[in-house]
Amino acid sequence: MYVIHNPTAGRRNTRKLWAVLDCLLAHGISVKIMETRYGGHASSLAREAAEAGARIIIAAGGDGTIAETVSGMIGSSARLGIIPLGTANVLAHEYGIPFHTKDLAATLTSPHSTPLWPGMMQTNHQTKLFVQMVGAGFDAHVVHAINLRLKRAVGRNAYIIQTLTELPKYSFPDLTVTVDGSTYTAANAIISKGRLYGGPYTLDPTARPDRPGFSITLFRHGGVFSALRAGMALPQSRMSRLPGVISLKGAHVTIAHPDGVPLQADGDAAGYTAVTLKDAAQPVQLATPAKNPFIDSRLFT
Ligand SMILES: Nc1ncnc2c1ncn2[C@@H]1O[C@H](COP(=O)(O)OP(=O)(O)OP(=O)(O)O)[C@@H](O)[C@H]1O
Repeated sequence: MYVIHNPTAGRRNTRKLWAVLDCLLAHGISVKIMETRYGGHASSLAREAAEAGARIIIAAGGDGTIAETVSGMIGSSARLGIIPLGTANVLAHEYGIPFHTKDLAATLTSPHSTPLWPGMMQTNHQTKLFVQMVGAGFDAHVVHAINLRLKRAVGRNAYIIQTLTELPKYSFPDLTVTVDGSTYTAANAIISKGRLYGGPYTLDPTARPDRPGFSITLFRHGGVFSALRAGMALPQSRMSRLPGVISLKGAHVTIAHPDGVPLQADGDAAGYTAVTLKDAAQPVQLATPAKNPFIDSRLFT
């Protein structure tokens, strides 16, 4: 079992990592740990592990580490496992990955898996795989501006503090969004693989991260009031039901603005528009618990 660990993820707390690894070692499972040394390193480590014939490659970190790991192993026969050590851990919530040590270790060794079908984003400067979502507009502006020391100190609450700091400064430019050839205008766009956003909060209950295609949420109204209203609706999973919010499905999305508006992918800064989004060529298989709320959900029957 290969474990790719991002030591900078979340609050840099390695207690959970060692507890899970101890559990695996106690069951006679051999583990090779590889630490990332810079952003993007997880991709080359995952590629090396896949080429060495790894059957399971574990991403120990947050959603950014998972995306980089998937990017390096996609197309190989290795399965993906997750040890959620990030700040928001949206993908772990999405797939019902347990956070409790013993259940998590059992999931990593279980024979069950669920497909995870990533998306690809392309800007003028990079092509990048994402596992959960890409945001364009104010949410990405907050991610670009986030104070990393604050994030380490107070976790997800840093996003609330940074949102309130940035709100008066942001001008909410109109983005031009095309979804499978139809054009829309929006102040903020979230192109999502999964149902969840910002942690365990539902954005679109009908999204299917195990299949190709995107769930697209467009916020037509900008401004301080609309942004605050969306922020307050998020913990109640009501964001997509707000006035001026539209939900679409699509396979090919472009987002543009003449001046370049911030982008975020899986909660990390990811450059500026223009961007084109499409499906990755194939899925990876993610180790999931036997009783998986994702596949057992009434929403997916
Ligand atoms: N050694 C390193 N030094 C600096 N940055 C790193 C290092 N290793 C990985 N990274 C970068 O850290 C970024 C953030 O990691 P990750 O998303 O896993 O954690 P997080 O932001 O705390 O969690 P979440 O996305 O769940 O909120 C990744 O995009 C990755 O490129």
